[in-house]
Amino acid sequence: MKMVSVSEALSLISKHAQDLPAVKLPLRESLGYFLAEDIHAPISIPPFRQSAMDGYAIRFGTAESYEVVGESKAGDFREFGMEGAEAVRILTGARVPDLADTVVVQENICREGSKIRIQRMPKPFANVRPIGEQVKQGDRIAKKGTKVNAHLLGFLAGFGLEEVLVINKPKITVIVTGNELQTAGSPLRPGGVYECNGIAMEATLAEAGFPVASLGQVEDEQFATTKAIAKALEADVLLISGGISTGDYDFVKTALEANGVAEIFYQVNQKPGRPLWFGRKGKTLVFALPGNPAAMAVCLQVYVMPLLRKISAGGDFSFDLEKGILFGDLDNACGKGRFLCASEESGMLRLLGQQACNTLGGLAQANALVYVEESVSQLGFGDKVQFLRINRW
Ligand SMILES: Nc1nc2c(c(=O)[nH]1)N[C@H]1C(S)=C(S)[C@@H](COP(=O)(O)OP(=O)(O)OC[C@H]3O[C@@H](n4cnc5c(N)ncnc54)[C@H](O)[C@@H]3O)O[C@H]1N2
Ligand code: MOO
Repeated sequence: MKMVSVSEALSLISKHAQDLPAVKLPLRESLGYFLAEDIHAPISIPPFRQSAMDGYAIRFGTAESYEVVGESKAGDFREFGMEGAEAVRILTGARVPDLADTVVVQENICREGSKIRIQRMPKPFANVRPIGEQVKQGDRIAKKGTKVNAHLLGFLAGFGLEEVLVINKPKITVIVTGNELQTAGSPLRPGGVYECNGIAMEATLAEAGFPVASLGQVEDEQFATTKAIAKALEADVLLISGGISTGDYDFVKTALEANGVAEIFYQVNQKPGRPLWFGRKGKTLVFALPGNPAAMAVCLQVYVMPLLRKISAGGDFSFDLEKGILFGDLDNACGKGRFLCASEESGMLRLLGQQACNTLGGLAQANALVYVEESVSQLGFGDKVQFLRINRW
């Protein structure tokens, strides 16, 4: 299969980005999920006529002096006759007795024993929130496709909702490959490197609200790689790091083939991240990401994150490019799609000095990736550029 361009790769991925099924979740577990249906108010808010202030509930226009015959505080439910010039002491949030229509704030009365005298008469119905003032029963209170944020979650809780129907999140498995990989805690042996791709992937996904279900490590060995992939294929999305180039010990491609994962594309005309592989077996979408840490991270941002957002949110597959102005210049004689670490401020993009593909150092400092299309060979100071925001959380 021939090498694809960045836009061909995105378009092929988008064709396989089908929404995950809807699932009912306890409201408190729904943070970060997307609603799979509109939600209608099961009750009105407020659900009863409610006092907005501390004061006295009266029947408007009855008198200027009232006899206080009782009290209604938040949570109380008691009716009062409210005959003639009778008032009820009332507190903020309390139910206004059925026969009262107005609440006089306590600052505007003079109380002597059980009597009050109104010094400044409010307007009729003042300080009484009618039933359904904010939301009427049956109103749409949240739209399908909305992301559940903390405030929406709290708003829905105010209606007594216990469960919501949301689009499920993918089960994600990560496998990192390489004999050289070492875990922190022991001195580096000659030829070894500390594992960072799996850790960075897990953190990037967690930041975006996608927990990794399993993170495993495998040696550069055909049988072990095939076995690890076979086990991981029950995930919705499998991410593999390393071993996808053409070296003698790069076994990922053959192990994917041995497992019957159909290749959708291999190799993208881009830098970094050329040896990216994408395929599918049944419901499982597989990305074999290049092992160089910056190549892995760029491919994750550019291809994997849009896919995850689409399948767990409904809506469209989107590559969220923004437009800015280049503060500097760059040469792209190689004719590849380029992703360059940059610092963006007020729409101005400065390319960072650190662009090496074998370290995450550049990405750690950047807040943007400038995207230069294959056909663009040179850009100068003040030219328009496209960029992708990163590290935004
Ligand atoms: N003859 C060719 N050689 C290479 C090509 C090519 O087209 N022809 N492509 C180069 C490009 S571009 C990249 S990117 C790499 C990708 O190779 P692999 O995906 O097979 O990755 P590895 O060889 O396993 O590792 C590359 C590099 O990254 C380090 N690495 C890998 N995994 C991790 C990890 N989890 N944590 C930290 N560091 C990791 C690994 O030690 C290597 O240094 O191939 C080029 N070669
Ligand atoms: O993708 Mo590679 O990172 O260009 O070395």
